[in-house]
This record gives sequence, structure tokens and C-alpha cells, in this order.
Amino acid sequence: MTAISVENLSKTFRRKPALKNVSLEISSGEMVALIGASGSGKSTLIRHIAGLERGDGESGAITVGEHLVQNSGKLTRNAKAIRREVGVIFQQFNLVDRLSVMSNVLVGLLGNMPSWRGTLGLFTRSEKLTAMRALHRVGIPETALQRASTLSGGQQQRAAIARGLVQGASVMLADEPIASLDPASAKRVMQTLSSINRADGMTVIVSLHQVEYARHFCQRTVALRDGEVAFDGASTALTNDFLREIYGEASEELVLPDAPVTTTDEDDEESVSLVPAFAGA
Ligand SMILES: Nc1ncnc2c1ncn2[C@@H]1O[C@H](COP(=O)(O)OP(=O)(O)OP(=O)(O)O)[C@@H](O)[C@H]1O
Repeated sequence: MTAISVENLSKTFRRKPALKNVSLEISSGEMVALIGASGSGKSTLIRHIAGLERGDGESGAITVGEHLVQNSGKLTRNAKAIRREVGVIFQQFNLVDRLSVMSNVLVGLLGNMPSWRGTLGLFTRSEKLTAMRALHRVGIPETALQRASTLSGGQQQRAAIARGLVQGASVMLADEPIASLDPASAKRVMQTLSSINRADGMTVIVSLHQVEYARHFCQRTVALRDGEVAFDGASTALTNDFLREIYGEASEELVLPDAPVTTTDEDDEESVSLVPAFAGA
């Protein structure tokens, strides 16, 4: 079953094309990496799929699950249903700093309950238990009562993933979720995404700068270059030589220096062996 479909999407910002005729079909349950040098269009594509941005008129249709998100530059009226279906994680500013982690996770329920109850913050015991279970799933239950502002960057990303779980999202869009994290935290966030993909069947698109993570955590990679799909296929095909072929000098942005690709044991997350930079993670 198709989880996300993008057809001929183009987007121009002030006469400068950011996406050019992008087409993409992602099946339910896939975890797909979106890679590309800075400015290649990764965030723009994710924002369009989430319904946060409209494509150029006369171009582009995007469907998430059964919902048409937008067509020919117009967002559809399904916004509420789509927001329920899609969890979005950004590089930063995912949480409301002054609220507890638990309250931030409970925000995921707001689309599924009467607005008066949400406004008053009246959550049932069972809803709080659901949030607690989600925090367990992402490995940070002990932070539930802390203010979100006290969490590390990696913990904040995992709390945002927990919010997506509580929301009941079937699709998780993660826009450079590990860009500002140290290698150990980055690895944990990627493992968490991988786990919700495999155990919960969540379809995941994760945009990444460093291709190592794509190779280790995602079977499929879509590589953007100047707003166009330059590659769409098995992540294992993305050798450093091939990246150089696609991106030329810009490939240096995507490849960790001296990063050998080691085989991974996908069934044992803790045994995932990455590059030397991850040693001790
Ligand atoms: N709101 C905007 N207004 C004007 N130009 C924009 C806007 N958003 C993106 N762009 C331009 O669109 C192009 C693609 O940007 P985008 O942020 O999608 O790239 P990216 O691959 O996510 O880059 P990065 O890895 O640096 O985040 C860039 O040229 C960028 O300057």
C-alpha cells in the first residue's frame, strides 16, 4: 500500500526553483533516507508532504495514506485528518520549553479530542499512561516530569518521536533530526526511528546530511540535487565514488572522512556497528 505519493512537484521561491518535478512513491512501512547537499531541497520537500507549504500552481499532487494533501498548488481541506496522520520532527524547536516532557507528548493527542479538554489540559489517566508508554518506547521515561528545556538535544528528538507515537501517526517525517547532535545521541535517535519503523510499522522519511546514517538505517535512499531526484534506490548503492559522481565536490558534505561501511545486524540495534566516530556511543 502506498503511504506517500508525490507527483511532479515543483516549487519556486522568488523565481529560484527549489524543487523541480519531483515524483516519489513510498510504500507503507518503508524507512527512507532523504539526502542531499545544503540547499538541495530536502526540507522543502518534507514541508510540502506535511502540508506546510504549497507547490507551484499547475504542478504537483501529494497524497498521504488516503488523503490528498495538495494538488496544483492548493492545499486540500483535509488538513486536520492529515495532521493526525503525519508526525513531524524538525532539527530544533520541537517542544514547548516551559512545559513538562509529558505535556509535550500529550500534545500529540490534541487532534483526537474535543478542543475544550485540550485547552484546559484535562487529560485522562489512560491518556497519561499512553504518553508514559510512548516515553518508555523511546527510552526516556525518567524525564516525564522534567521541563522540556532541561532535556539534551537527543532526548528532545526522542520526546518528539514519542509525541508522534501518541498521536497515532502512520507517517513520521523527520527533517534533519540529528544534524545538531553528537554522534552517540544521533545514533540513538536513528535507532529510535528505526525501532518505531520496524516494531510499529510507521513509515519514516528522514532527511540527513551524512550518508553513513542512511546506509546503516535505511534500505532506500532518495538523493536530491538542486531540487531534482538524482538517485532513488538501495542505500547500499551509495558508495563514496557514486556520491562523488552525483554531487562532485559537494559530496564531501555528505561523507564522513575515512568512514568505512561495516555490515550491520539489523535485528540487534545495540550491535549496530558504525564508523569509528561512533565508538563508545
Ligand atoms: N522560505 C523560503 N524562501 C526563500 N527561499 C527558500 C525558502 N525555503 C527554502 N528556500 C530555498 O530553497 C532551496 C532549498 O532549500 P531547503 O531548505 O529545502 O534545502 P535543504 O536541502 O533542506 O538544505 P539544508 O540541508 O541546508 O537544510 C534553497 O535554495 C533555499 O535557499
